[in-house]
Amino acid sequence: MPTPPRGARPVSGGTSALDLPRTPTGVQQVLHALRARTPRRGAGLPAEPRWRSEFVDRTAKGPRTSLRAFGYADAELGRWGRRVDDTAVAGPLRLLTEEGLAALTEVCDGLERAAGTTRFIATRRVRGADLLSPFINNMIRDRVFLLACSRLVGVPLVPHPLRIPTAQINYSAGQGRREIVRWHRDGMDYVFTIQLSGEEDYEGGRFTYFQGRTDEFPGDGPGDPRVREAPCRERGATLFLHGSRIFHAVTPVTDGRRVVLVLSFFCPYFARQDSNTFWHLAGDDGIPATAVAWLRLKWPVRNPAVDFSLRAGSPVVTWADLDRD
Ligand SMILES: O=C(O)CCC(=O)C(=O)O
Ligand SMILES: [Fe+2]
Repeated sequence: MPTPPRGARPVSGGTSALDLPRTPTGVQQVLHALRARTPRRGAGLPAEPRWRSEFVDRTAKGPRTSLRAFGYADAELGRWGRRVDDTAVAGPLRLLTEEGLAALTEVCDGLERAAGTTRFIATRRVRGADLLSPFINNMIRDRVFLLACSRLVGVPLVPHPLRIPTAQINYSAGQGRREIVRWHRDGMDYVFTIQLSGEEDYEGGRFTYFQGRTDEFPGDGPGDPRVREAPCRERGATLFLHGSRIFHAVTPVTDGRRVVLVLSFFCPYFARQDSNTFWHLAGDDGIPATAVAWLRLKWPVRNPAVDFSLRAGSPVVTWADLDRD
C-alpha cells in the first residue's frame, strides 16, 4: 500500500466520504453539456484592491508526495529530457502573504454575486473568475506567482489556455441546499486550491482524496483506508493536486460558509498529455464555449513554451526558469 503523504490523515467520519456521489459520466455527462450555459458575465461588480507581486510569499515550501506513491508507474509519468512530471500533491503551504490573502479574500467575496450553479461537479461557483476580476487575472499571470507555482510542482506552468476553467471560486453555505463537491477527477492536470475561509468559519467541507490510481477508485469500497483528508482547513492553506490523476471530493458543508479558489495551470511542454476531454468541459460550460476553447488547446504549435503562453495571455515560463536565480 502506498504511504500517505506527510501530514495527511484518514478522513474523519471514516466511511462517510465514499458515500458522496460521483460526477456523472456517459449519457448523463452529455445531458449536462446540453443543459449547461456559458458562464454569466456580471456587470456591476464591486471595486477591488490591486494585485501586487509582493503578495507572493517567495519562501513558500511544503510537503510533496510523488505520483509513484499513488501507484503510478515510472513509464506513466511525463518526461522532458531528464525532468519528470511526478508531483501528485504539494502542500498545504502558504503561497500568499497575509496582506495578499486579505486582498484575495475581499476580491472573491465581491464575486459571489456572479456565482451560478451547474451541479455537474460542484454546486455554487464562479467559473472564469479571471475574466471578471483584474486582481485574479494579474495574479495568475504574474511571473513571480507563476514561478512560485512552477517550482512547487517541478514543471513550468502557465494559466490554462482553456480560460473558462482557469480560475474558479467555489462557495458553499451550510444552509438550505446540500452543497458538496462530488467525487471526481479534474479535467485539469495541475490544480491549486487556496482556502479563503478558515475552519472557524464552517462545519464539514473536508477536502478528501483517494490515495490510489484513478482506475482503482473506489478501491475496496466504503472504509477504504486510501481515502484521506488533506489537512488544509486553515485560511490561506494552499494545496497542489495533480487533479486529473487523483479522485477527490469535498464533504458537505453543514454550517457556516466555505470559499475556495481553484486555479488550473498547464504545462506547455506536456500539451499533448493534457487530460481534458471535450465532454467533461462541455458538461460545465456548454458546447459553444467549449468548442472555441478546444481549438485554442488543440491547435498545433511550434514552440510550446511561447505559443501556449501567448494563448493563455501569460509571460513565458521555461524549464530553465525552474532553477533559482
Ligand atoms: O472546493 C474545493 O476544495 C475543491 C473543489 C474541486 O475539487 C473542484 O472544484 O474541482
Ligand atoms: Fe477538483
